[in-house]
Amino acid sequence: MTGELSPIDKAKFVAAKRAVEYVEDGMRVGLGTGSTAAWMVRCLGEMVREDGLKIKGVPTSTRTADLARQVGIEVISLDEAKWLDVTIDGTDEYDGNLNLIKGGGGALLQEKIVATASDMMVVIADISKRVETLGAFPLPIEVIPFGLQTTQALVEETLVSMDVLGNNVTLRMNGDVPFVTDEGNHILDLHLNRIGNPRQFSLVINQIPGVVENGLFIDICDAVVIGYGDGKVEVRDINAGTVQEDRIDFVENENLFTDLTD
Ligand SMILES: O=C(CO)[C@H](O)[C@H](O)COP(=O)(O)O
Repeated sequence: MTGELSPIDKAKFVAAKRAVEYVEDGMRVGLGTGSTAAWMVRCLGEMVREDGLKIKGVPTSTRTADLARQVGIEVISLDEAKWLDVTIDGTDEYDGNLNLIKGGGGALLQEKIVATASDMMVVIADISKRVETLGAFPLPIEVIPFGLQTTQALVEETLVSMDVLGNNVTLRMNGDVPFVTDEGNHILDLHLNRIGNPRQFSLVINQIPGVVENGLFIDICDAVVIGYGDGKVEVRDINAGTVQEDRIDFVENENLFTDLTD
């Protein structure tokens, strides 16, 4: 079955497979959203079913909640968990300080709340997500439906006043209608090209009335696990200041691939 996976899917899979090594029996685990995080949920599901791992999962979207239940993970709410041992999630970009842009899948609000409520956030990614400076990926911001156009205009004015390189703001669509998040909000995508001072930028954007949260994750991520299509994984831990290399054996994981491609 491995032959059916593209190199990028293999990279996502090996990152996920290595990252679930952070999860131990009895842990409360934040479950991210997106195609990379879905591999992690499947890997955890296999550990629950095959190895008897006992965990409680807090999903960051209805999509992830559905998948987690489907693969056998017990799902609880964040308020039930109160605090999490680890959250594993994908990203749209990460830089050398492990600051992130997230929200490409529209789940940034729950993702940020869950990651912030965790002792540790582990990001899983393929190397295409690595950037020198954040901002090539459009920065998603979640805005409430009330006064949407007014909020968008305020965001545009703010970008002009901050003198950022790009100031094109688009409303994310789902076909002919605005995309709606799990919280019933909308997403504005900010096409900025480059965010020179992401910490400052995040603070300023969140000051605008109508903006609920933005997709910049500053000082939240502790480690990134980077997967490659040949099975190599690299683990960069920002706190320990270490980079470890590892390898995931595809043959050993053939059952999981069969599950995943069914
Ligand atoms: O932030 C996210 C969802 O809101 C995702 O983690 C991000 O978009 C990466 O997704 P993928 O793993 O599919 O590339």
